[in-house]
Amino acid sequence: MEIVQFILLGLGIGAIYSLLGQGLVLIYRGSGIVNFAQGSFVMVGGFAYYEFRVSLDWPAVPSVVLATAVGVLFGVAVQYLILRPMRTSSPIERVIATLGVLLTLQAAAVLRYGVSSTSVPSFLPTNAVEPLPGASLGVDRLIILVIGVVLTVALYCVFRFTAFGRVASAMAENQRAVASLGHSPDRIAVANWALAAGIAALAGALIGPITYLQPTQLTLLVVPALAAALLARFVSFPIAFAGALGIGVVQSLLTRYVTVTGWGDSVPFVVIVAYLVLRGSSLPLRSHVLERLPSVGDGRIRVVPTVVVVGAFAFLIAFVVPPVWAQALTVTMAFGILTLSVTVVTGYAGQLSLAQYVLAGSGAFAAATFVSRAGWSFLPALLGAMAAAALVGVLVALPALRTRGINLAIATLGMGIVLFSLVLSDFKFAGGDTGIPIEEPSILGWEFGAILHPYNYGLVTLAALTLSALAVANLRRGRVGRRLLAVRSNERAAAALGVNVYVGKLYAFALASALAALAGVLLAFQGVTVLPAQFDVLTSITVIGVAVVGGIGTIGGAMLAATLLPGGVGTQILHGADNLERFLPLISGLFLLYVLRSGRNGLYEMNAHLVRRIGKLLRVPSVKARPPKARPPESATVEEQHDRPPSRTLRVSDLRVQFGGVVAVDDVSLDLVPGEVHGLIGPNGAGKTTVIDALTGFVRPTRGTIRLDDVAIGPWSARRRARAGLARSFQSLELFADLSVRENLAVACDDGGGRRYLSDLVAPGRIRLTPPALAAIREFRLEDDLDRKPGELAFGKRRLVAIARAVAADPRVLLLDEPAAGLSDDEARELGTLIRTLARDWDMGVLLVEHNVDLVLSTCDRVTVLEAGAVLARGTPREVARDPRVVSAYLGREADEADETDEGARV
Ligand SMILES: Nc1ncnc2c1ncn2[C@@H]1O[C@H](COP(=O)(O)OP(=O)(O)OP(=O)(O)O)[C@@H](O)[C@H]1O
Repeated sequence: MEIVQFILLGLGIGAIYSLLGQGLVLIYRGSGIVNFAQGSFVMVGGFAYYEFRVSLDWPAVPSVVLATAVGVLFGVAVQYLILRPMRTSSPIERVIATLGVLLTLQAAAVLRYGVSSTSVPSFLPTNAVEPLPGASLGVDRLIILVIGVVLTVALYCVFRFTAFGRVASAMAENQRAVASLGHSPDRIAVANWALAAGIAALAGALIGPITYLQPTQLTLLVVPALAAALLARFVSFPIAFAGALGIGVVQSLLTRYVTVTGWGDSVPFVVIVAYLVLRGSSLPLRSHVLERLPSVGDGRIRVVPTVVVVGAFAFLIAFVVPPVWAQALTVTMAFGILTLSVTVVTGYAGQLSLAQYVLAGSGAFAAATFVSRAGWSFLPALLGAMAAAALVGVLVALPALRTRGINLAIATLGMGIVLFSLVLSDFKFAGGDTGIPIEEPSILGWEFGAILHPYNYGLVTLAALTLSALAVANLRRGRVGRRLLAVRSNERAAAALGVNVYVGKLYAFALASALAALAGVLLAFQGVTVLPAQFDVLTSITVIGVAVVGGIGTIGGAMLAATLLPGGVGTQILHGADNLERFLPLISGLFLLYVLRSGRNGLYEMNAHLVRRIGKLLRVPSVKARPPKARPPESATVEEQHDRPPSRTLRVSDLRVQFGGVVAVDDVSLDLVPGEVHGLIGPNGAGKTTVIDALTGFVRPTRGTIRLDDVAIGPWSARRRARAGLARSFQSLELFADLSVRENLAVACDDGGGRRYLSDLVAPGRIRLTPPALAAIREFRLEDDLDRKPGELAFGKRRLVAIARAVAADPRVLLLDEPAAGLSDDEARELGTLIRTLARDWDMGVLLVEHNVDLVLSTCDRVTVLEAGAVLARGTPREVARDPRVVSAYLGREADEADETDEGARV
């Protein structure tokens, strides 16, 4: 019977989660946003109830109603004041805005109610019922469970059977379409936010008496609710409800039957990670929406200003500032290393990690263990801790291999919680409330313990920060940085150029974790013991928040962000201003909302002109590293410049690709022979792009063989095929927007050498374009555009860059997907000549997918015509143009016109 008792208890907990989970689904369905602040709305409801019921001593029922109304008001305010102005921001920025709301409300609640628990009298009956003999359940929990059931049924019915529900559901998919049908997306979003926040606030009023009111605990209630909503893919109310109950029950059973602490809290995330890994895909689908990403710095190191600033800080710390300021500067500098870790993983690699501070904590505990229990000296312990944290970082990164964007943010939050609950809360490893005592650190006999030698400790931290910042700047300028930015910008295009997307992501997490560990060690070793509670999950969220405030893609932004973290310079300044330091978290939260609402890239970039002006006033000479030069040799030809490996033939037979019930490609066979251009034409939806996707490893064929010379490459990944000489262009270009044209080409020709992952941190070197890239630059006349970003070029030029990038990879076989779309007739003709040159002079097999029939007929040696996935006709352009089936199905009058031109148009 005991097990039934714990299942019932679990249902009670799960019912609470379900109220939040339904709110998350509601908001997602109504506005396409995953609201991390849903637990904060519970907190608002709980404390509002407390104010009415306890502070004002009002009766229970009006207090609950008013608390719910307060929740509704908050929901409306958040949607109207924060998210509505961010309509055009990327989904990830809007999610960060909800994190901003979470941080702001959390900070305000701590200011008003402190961090200890506040109790409120219950208004629900607290006696227990015994639904089964020997197993009881509190009536209050039973009522919450019933409310959960009623709510689920009601929401399901509203969204399934009413016009409002149908329109609201369409919102998450396509707000513009909803608007074009005469509905107001704003009003629908506000209604959903109001309802979801109202439900959460009601939940707060209901559960306050059961769980007590404690800001952090209520805020983090969102975590299991996110797990439940994720299981429901943020769309199904019944699945979210069942998932929430399931998580509650499993947690309850684990708490009873597993003696190791932390398993209960970890379960939701084990569920999340397993689900994401199973459901995710290793590369995003073609339909994956690319987001506007925060801009990144150029990583140039201005030598003189760097030396002046570091020297000035060293002087200040060693000779000028009093100990409390030395300590504050030290904290900020250590946090600077932590925010630099965010620059690497989120700024450069584009992976939103909500676990950075917990990773810092794991590093601190590893170092403390090495020092105190294994007797290591400081430096080996520090390096060992960084290596250990890098390994943990790789584990945290595992979900990132198969998921991205918001789901990844949820997964990393989960991994942070698992790490905190299972590792940092483990008494044996982390010492519980007393933590691990540590000794004064020293290097080669030179002591720099923060208590006896605060100035020495400050100088060590300054050195660590300087080295970290230089390494991160070097990373940005080197090949690995380009690979990371390519992955962040477009995983499909990166893989098509042979970039190892997996390794890139794992590396970014590993490096960021090692940096986080360095920060964690420097923060923790300031005291005499390392305490687990120091490294909590909420501060991990704060770290991302302030990193966005500073500017997530720049080193200056990371430095500015660090001043806002607790105990550092920001705290010290506010302390001097009438003891206002307790307002720092609130100020940071408000700053975050301001920065996001303004749509800018953080305070550093917003004030970059000030930095420049100060530089000018001080007349600091700026030694700018000149942009790397890579002038193409005037007279070089491909043959003169390098020995090309032998040409290769791609043979495709009986290729079939199916998406569920849709047969996109049906028994297609074709050969791509060196020196020949093979055209692939057909009406929209005929399966042309799917053929390219299948040949390049982006979709798995259901049947058929693909051979490169004699090797069957069917099981190969997209990257391996690219490395073997298969290059492609994309219909929508998919250039790396943050990289210059030169860097776009460099990604294609950078070698895959693994040692670069370490050497780039020290010596990134200059961009060295390979002979094919240089020849492509000359061939496509891109000399004057090399230092421009793709967004600065005219459309036709961008198309050429996309093809040049594929050519720069020195392919044996080139697959071009609608390269002439949007080009003028003259440009298209020029392109045709170029394509023939590539086939003839570079001895490549080229597949040309095009709608421009003139171009195909005048450029290709052979043509295959597809209709509804199957081959309708094949042959020379002349044969195809005369084929009656092709003429009637596809070419129509165009064939006659083409027939007249095809003789002369070929080179
Ligand atoms: N990931 C996918 N899931 C389901 N169906 C898909 C997927 N990708 C493509 N399809 C379907 O496969 C068919 C072929 O699509 P494909 O994009 O290859 O055609 P296409 O000839 O390149 O068209 P267009 O000329 O418009 O680019 C279409 O019916 C399309 O809807």
